[in-house]
Amino acid sequence: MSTTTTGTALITGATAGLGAAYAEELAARGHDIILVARDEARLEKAAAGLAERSGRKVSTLSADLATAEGIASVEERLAGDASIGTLVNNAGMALLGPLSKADPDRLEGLITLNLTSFTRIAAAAAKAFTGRGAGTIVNISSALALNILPVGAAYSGTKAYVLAFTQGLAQEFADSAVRVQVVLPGALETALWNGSGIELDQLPKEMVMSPQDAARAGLAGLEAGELVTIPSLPEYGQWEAYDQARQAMRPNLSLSRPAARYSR
Ligand SMILES: NC(=O)C1=CN([C@@H]2O[C@H](COP(=O)(O)OP(=O)(O)OC[C@H]3O[C@@H](n4cnc5c(N)ncnc54)[C@H](OP(=O)(O)O)[C@@H]3O)[C@@H](O)[C@H]2O)C=CC1
Ligand SMILES: CC(=O)[C@H](N)C(=O)O
Repeated sequence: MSTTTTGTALITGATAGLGAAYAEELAARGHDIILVARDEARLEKAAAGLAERSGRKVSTLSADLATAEGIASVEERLAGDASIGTLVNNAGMALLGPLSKADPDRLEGLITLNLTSFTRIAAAAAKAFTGRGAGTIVNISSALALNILPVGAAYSGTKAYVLAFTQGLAQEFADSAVRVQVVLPGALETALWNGSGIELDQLPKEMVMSPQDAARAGLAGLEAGELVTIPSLPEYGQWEAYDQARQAMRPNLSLSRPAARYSR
């Protein structure tokens, strides 16, 4: 199976961290690239460097995905640029710490970027790729979708949404040439931690992966046909057992009577 469908890959949050690593890897695999981020000077520098290293066409789209205007500009690009065959829906932020101490405006910012922007951009790609008959959507979740911690209620909630969202989307596209994948990296060596509430150097080194290794693992999982890729998990069967346990509950999750333990 090829890594993705052919064509241009649009990557959000693409000038640093995991998004930049995906841009590098996809360009090396022969894709033209559209880098999306806010800082125009950094975008231009990243595009020039990537174009020179890869020989691919690399263009930029400056957009703040925490704003309606920024989200709309990416939606319009996905709808209007028929060369785009891959979306890496990556931009996101972290906010860690007790919810009782969280700044409500920062919480709303987390929800806007990790949920509203994420969902609208995925929906725009789903519509465009359905119209074009093919495409690949890679959604970036986090290991914290599964590893739920006292300091991460809201962040884990957003990333669990990305996981459930992609599992639903996979069913929607089961009989089509549109592919979806969700990637759950553990801690990565990126700037996302700055100001998140936890500093990267507080974590043991053996817990932290480079964004380059995570992007390569994500693409290897895509090539292997995985819907859910967990870059650091040695035994994939553990994920499968977890998901099978969820599915085994399905016949009893909606019945006309309460379970016996709730009946007097
Ligand atoms: N780092 C980690 O430990 C882990 C990260 N993840 C997930 O991976 C994804 C990428 O994370 P990571 O690479 O660490 O993040 P980074 O903070 O390193 O990503 C920064 C990139 O995102 C862009 N960006 C940030 N905010 C916005 C915005 N509002 N609109 C558009 N672009 C934006 C930045 O450019 P600019 O500032 O110019 O906009 C830059 O290109 C996220 O979804 C994150 O939740 C998952 C598991 C672990
Ligand atoms: C903020 C984090 O804890 C980390 N980025 C992750 O998603 O695992």
